[in-house]
Amino acid sequence: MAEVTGNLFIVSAPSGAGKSSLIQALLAQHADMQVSVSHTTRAPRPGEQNGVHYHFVKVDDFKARIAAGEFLEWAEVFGNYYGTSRTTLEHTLQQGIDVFLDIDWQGARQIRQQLPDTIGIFILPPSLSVLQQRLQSRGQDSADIIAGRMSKAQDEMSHADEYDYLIVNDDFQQALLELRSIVLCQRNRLIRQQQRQQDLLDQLLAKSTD
Ligand SMILES: Nc1nc2c(ncn2[C@@H]2O[C@H](COP(=O)(O)OP(=O)(O)O)[C@@H](O)[C@H]2O)c(=O)[nH]1
Ligand SMILES: Nc1ncnc2c1ncn2[C@@H]1O[C@H](COP(=O)(O)OP(=O)(O)O)[C@@H](O)[C@H]1O
Repeated sequence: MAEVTGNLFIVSAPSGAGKSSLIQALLAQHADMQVSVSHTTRAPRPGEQNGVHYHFVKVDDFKARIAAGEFLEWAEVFGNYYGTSRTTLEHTLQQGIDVFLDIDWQGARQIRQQLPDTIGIFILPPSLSVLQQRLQSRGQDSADIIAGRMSKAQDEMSHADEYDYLIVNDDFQQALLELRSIVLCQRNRLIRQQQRQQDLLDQLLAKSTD
């Protein structure tokens, strides 16, 4: 049987809609999937660990990595830089591991241009007031930072139609079920597609050596 590469899933949402919680809950059920750890110039929140939640770097370091072509995509979000390491991602996908990118719409566009088979999932909050409550109850950002994120929420949501799937994260377990269904269906479909292509290639090669 042919080796298959991992599938790439992009998950975007306005800050506080629940994308990180949903991805972590899904990964807790599927040890064979991973989330890509981005580089960022944002300061760590209490409890965030370098190399686990993000690779926290200084602005000069981030800019040097851009110049070196290290990022498959990068963007400025809420006044900080965020980027996805090209080699780490490629290496993980080559091992057949499915990977989630928790990135914004700007990064999603850059990835789609380079890897058109990527599956895009957009998470919506049930309302803006619920979004604000979630940012407040997360208890990790100051009032100023929450206001900044709320002011960008509608802009992020205006790009929801660029994604393949939309999930409204109202009831968490329901949203998790929807995310899991999408991911497992896409995974099976792409595995079958890759296997068909490889089988076809094997047949052609066998004929050419007859
Ligand atoms: N383009 C891009 N966006 C990223 C990356 N990593 C995180 N982001 C996005 O940056 C935004 C802010 O992330 P973060 O500071 O962790 O705040 P949170 O979304 O409120 O938890 C979110 O929309 C993330 O999806 C990345 O590597 N590239
Ligand atoms: N369906 C939900 N109902 C209630 N609270 C939720 C739900 N989904 C996420 N949360 C909470 O909302 C806050 C923001 O979620 P988080 O995953 O950090 O969002 P994001 O990664 O999109 O910024 C967290 O405190 C999380 O526990």
